[in-house]
Amino acid sequence: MVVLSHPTLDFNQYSLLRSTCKPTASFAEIPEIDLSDPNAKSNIVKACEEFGFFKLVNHRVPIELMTKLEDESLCFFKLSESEKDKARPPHPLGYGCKNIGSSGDKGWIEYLLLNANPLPIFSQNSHTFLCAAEEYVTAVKKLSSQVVELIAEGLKMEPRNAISKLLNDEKADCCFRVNHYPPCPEPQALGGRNMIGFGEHTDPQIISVLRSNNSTGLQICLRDGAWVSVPPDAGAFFVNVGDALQVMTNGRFKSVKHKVLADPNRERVSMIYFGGPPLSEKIAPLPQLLEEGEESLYKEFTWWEYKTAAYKTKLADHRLGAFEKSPNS
Ligand SMILES: C=C1C[C@]23C[C@@]1(O)CC[C@H]2[C@@]12CC[C@H](O)[C@@](C)(C(=O)O1)[C@H]2[C@@H]3C(=O)O
Ligand SMILES: O=C(O)CCC(=O)C(=O)O
Ligand SMILES: [Fe+2]
Repeated sequence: MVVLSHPTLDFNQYSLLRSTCKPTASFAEIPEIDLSDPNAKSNIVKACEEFGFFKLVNHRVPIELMTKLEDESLCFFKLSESEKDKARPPHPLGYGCKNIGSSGDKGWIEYLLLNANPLPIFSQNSHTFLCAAEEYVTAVKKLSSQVVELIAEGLKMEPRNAISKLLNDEKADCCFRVNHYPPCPEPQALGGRNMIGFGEHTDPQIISVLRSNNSTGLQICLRDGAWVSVPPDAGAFFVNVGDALQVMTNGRFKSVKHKVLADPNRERVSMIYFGGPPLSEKIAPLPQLLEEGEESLYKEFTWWEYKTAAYKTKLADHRLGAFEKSPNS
């Protein structure tokens, strides 16, 4: 097991529950979508409108693909720091530990953040990890495409590949992340509260598809500002609406604020596929979705412009704020 050097940690560094949302955890039901249900498309649209988040079951991605990559990831994270550092190519892609992004965010986490289109090659030793990641990413990419096609159908949009074609473009800017949260042993030092593993944020892309082992920690923020714990389910996927999809639906879907609290007793492993469009793509409300006379709530921008701006922000910042039109403009 990798021990993050906790005796030297300054807990105050870790954006301790610096939450703009109410700190209460409530127990609202997380919407569950059964992909084999004929009503899946309208259920997905409802979940994206109400939560910007849902759990996906009966997705047909074999559990073996997930557990294989989980095992390979744990083998990687068990390597010495110097071995893991070899997978630390230029920022922001590669191995990272405790530092998230480049604006000073910290978390009780180590991770691999990789380009997913295509996956990179970083060393001979990582061969089995990359084979497992390749198989997994191929399956999850297909699933993401299926999900956004159901969204298009549920929104009665033509053509049904209006969103999926962006994710399937050969220049699609998609990334893949494996997060490892070792058990965090000192919650008493925080007055009984858990350490932040990954601080609150929204994902900038169109859609994120997450799978974790059976450890708790993920929380989402509801529209009323209450935080809800998401019960883990290692056989399911969890889907997040990202900022770009919020814009493409002119705010009908909201990107979901979420965070991860480290567990005092169990390690958490999560793998997330972030589906983004090509860098040159204009991010704007889809014309098919605008009602007559309805105007875009957002200024015009490309994914490159948004991503560049987003990567200069801190995790908890409201990144879309700078791209919203002011009420009178
Ligand atoms: C603090 C940051 C980390 C992040 C880039 C950012 O400046 C703001 C967005 C963050 C985020 C959240 C979702 C994904 O995990 C991620 C890879 C992304 O695209 O945006 C991370 C970025 C990161 O870890 O570099
Ligand atoms: O690790 C998790 O469960 C979520 C992480 C996350 O939100 C992210 O990597 O963007
Ligand atoms: Fe996220």
